[in-house]
Amino acid sequence: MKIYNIALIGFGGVNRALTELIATKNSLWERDLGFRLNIVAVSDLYLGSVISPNGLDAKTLIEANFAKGGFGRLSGGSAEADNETIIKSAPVDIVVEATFTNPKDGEPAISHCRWALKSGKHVVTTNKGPVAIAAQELKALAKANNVHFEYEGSVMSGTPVLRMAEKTLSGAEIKGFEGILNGTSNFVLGRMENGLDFASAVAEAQALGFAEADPTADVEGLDVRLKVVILANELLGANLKPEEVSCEGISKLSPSDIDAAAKANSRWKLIGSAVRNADGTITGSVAPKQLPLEHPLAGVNGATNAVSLNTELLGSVTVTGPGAGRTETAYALLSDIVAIHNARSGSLAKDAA
Ligand SMILES: NC(=O)c1ccc[n+]([C@@H]2O[C@H](COP(=O)([O-])OP(=O)(O)OC[C@H]3O[C@@H](n4cnc5c(N)ncnc54)[C@H](O)[C@@H]3O)[C@@H](O)[C@H]2O)c1
Ligand SMILES: N[C@@H](CCO)C(=O)O
Repeated sequence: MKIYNIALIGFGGVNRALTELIATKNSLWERDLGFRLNIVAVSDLYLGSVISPNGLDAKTLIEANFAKGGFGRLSGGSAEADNETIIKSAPVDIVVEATFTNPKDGEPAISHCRWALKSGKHVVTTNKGPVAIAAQELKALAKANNVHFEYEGSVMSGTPVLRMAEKTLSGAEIKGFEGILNGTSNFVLGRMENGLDFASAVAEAQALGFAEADPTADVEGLDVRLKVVILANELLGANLKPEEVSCEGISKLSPSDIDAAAKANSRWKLIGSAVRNADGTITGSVAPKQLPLEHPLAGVNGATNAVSLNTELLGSVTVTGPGAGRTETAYALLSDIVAIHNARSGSLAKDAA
């Protein structure tokens, strides 16, 4: 049985949810997946950092109500978040990057990934910045250091779309996609349809753990723009940068726009899409669209996301599932670790034989 030592970078909603899963499910994973996870280091801007080579107790990490700089009180702890030392020096196999997504330049998360990969550590991340802005560089670094860079949770949280398309749609010729790719804005639009004001709906999404640290990224379309770039680059072989994707969010939609759509048997949805043009170029966009109720994406509600992949050989293939949420996103990290474990242990190769 394998034990993976891991470092958590960022100890917010997602990495706490992963810690809770570790506290409750390690024995199940040992039986069903063939590995256990052992948290050896944690670093968080607010709490500080801590390294314990034998492992930290996951239950204690969750239950202790640490104040600002609280990791400083632990053995091996410091009140400062020394990410660089933790990532480069902690004796871990996998660095779990779940700090905030910076839609402008992807930092400091890109540096976190770079340090880990250069140190010969696998990276699993739910952070969209490094994937949308620096995937090529980080994949090359992973390859050069014989480790994995995995990021299923960067699009649609734990709902499989990137790996599903890579593993099961090879040769189907994906020509484009359109989807609802932000849980917060979809949740907000739904709450506004029920009469709630915009600010209260955003506050609810924050409380439920769907929203970004700065929810402007959700409601102004910046988060979807990163996801459009990731999907276009991964599934269509594009080389898009975020600034090349046109972007409009939902913040200008007023209650009367929402009412008018309902009276016209339609609904506003924030749609992210990309298409391969006749000349081979790829165009991406993010914009609110008024969809008739019978449109397949019109019935996707709350923090649920959906993406319809337009393929040459299969027609339209739609994937629907949670697009945000702490545990749902922690599951994406687990699925990345399972992918690493299977690749390293050769179990996929055995399954295929
Ligand atoms: N919550 C979701 O539903 C969801 C879904 C998919 C992807 N994501 C992504 O996962 C990541 C984590 O999301 P979350 O909901 O846990 O966010 P969060 O805001 O709850 O937690 C982020 C944590 O990172 C810490 N942090 C910020 N900058 C840091 C730095 N430089 N060094 C160390 N720690 C730092 C913060 O103190 C905070 O505790 C984000 O990038 C987010 O975009 C979240
Ligand atoms: N804030 C994002 C999290 C998932 O990336 C959302 O609401 O969809």
